[in-house]
Amino acid sequence: MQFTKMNGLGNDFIVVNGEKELPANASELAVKLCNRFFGIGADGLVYILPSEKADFKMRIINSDGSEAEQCGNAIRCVAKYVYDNGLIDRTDITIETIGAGVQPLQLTTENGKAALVRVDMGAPILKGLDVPTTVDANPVIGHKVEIDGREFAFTAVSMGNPHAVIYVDDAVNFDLAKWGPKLETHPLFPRKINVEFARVNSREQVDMRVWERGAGPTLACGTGACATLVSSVLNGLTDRKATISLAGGDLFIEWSEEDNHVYMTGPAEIVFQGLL
Ligand SMILES: N[C@H](CCC[C@H](N)C(=O)O)C(=O)O
Repeated sequence: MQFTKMNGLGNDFIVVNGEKELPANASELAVKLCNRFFGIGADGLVYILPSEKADFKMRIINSDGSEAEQCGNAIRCVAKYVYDNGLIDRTDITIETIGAGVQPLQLTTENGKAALVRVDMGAPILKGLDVPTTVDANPVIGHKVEIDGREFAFTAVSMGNPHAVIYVDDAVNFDLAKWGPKLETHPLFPRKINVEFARVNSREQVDMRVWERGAGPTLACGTGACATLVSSVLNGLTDRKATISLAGGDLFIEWSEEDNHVYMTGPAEIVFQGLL
């Protein structure tokens, strides 16, 4: 099996093209191949598949074997993969995901290779029960939850996959390992949840660190950056366009007033190709 190792701001993936549909053993394969000591090492395993509605379809399996509905950094990697490998000769393409349907993307190129990718991530889902959470509110803003004596207030946003955004004084040094897993698996979240810890520095810039559902601490999370921007607008903390600064680098996120869609712009990188 040929694979390509890629990343979006250090959120890294094993990308596989050529299957007609998701292999039955995709979950076990993801656990094995994503292992950073006994496998290739990655946050997820990504399949590029045929689509009847878009140019391509993407399915993403987290390193714990769970399938996610959507993945912002991975969809930029898929767009770069198909362009750089000549599977498409346009810079305007569409990729279908389970969580957000057909997503238009625009590539900018450097020396004939895709450099930046701007993705229409669709409209955020804000109804608490649809994120899903067990909180029957629309939207869920600043909902309190106590864990081991510490109180957190989260805002819930789905980009096709679920997110809880929590504002803290120091996001950069936040103890993800201590609090991430307990929030990820809290009973408030029926399908578990990605947790973003954010510090708003201005109306145009937010520091964010993420504990991802099914993958743990990653260097970046595209859908998490989108959820953080949406949450920050809902909480009156930022404008509708802002830079979300993650451990692996910056993503530029816009929440359009015209179409209510969230647009994410960021890089994607091919590191190496391999054979299994
Ligand atoms: N762990 C996430 C999927 C990957 C999302 C993230 N890597 C991104 O870039 O959006 C989930 O289970 O919802």
